[in-house]
Amino acid sequence: MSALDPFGTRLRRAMDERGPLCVGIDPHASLLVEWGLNDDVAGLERFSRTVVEAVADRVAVLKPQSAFFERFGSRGIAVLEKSVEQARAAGALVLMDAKRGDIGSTMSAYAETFLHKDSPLFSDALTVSPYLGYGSLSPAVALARESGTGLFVLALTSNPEGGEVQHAVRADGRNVGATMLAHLAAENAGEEPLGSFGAVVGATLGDLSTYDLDINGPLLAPGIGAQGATPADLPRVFGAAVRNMVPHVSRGVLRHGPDAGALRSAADRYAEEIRVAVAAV
Ligand SMILES: O=C(O)c1cc(=O)[nH]c(=O)n1[C@@H]1O[C@H](COP(=O)(O)O)[C@@H](O)[C@H]1O
Repeated sequence: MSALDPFGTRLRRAMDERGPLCVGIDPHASLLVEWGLNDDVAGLERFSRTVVEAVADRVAVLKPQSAFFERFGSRGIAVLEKSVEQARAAGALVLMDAKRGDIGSTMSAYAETFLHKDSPLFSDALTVSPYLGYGSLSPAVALARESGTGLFVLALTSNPEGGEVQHAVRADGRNVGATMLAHLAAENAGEEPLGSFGAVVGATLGDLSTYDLDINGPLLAPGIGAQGATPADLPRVFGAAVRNMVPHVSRGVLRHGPDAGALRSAADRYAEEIRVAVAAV
């Protein structure tokens, strides 16, 4: 169905060429106002276009947060479609942050929405929630394999409430988050240079040495900036797995807008701080 190389291969290449930083496109109403824009579709369009034009040619991944576009209904979705197209055209991989998760047959429709090459919202990867059971994601796994796209599965999220579910201990003594990591390691087994099935692992979580983060797939690390984690925290959180980490920042960069040069500089500063922090590992 697709001439695309597998997502893991494309991501490794992009990270090698551009560094691993993922910048978020999160058009919060408050940011629109701070940027001197109206909280309407025109403001949304301007915000999103500015971020894409400022950084899509230099970061490995752009991650639009779908909720902030869905808020405006069909016209917001149209802006999202355009943003995805512009970002991909500028050479960034697009990770659609829609955190979908449903029973298998409905999951299949979500997968078609974001991972089928003929969909208007076709993206390089999608965030998904495994909390209807990891197996419920299998239609998305299958379509991702077919279309050369990837998934990022919520394993150990950056928010403090996540532990209630993710740290729950199962009958076999393993906790739920660790179980998700194990599923992903199995999905990525034997893939080179990197599997296409990633985990979301918050940069805010402190020492994770009790977890096996060696899933042979990417680890999306949100929580840097507005949620309090810093680039200097990353080696302690990720250890040797830092090589496969995709550090993510939204508001920490976006608050520097609307000036495109200031957005670029903020992204470059994060990229450099991350490079220095992980070089020692
Ligand atoms: O999947 C995500 O992207 C995600 C997972 C997670 O555990 N924590 C988390 O903050 N995110 C997303 O990452 C972004 C973080 O934004 P900032 O806190 O502004 O950098 C938001 O779009 C969140 O929805």
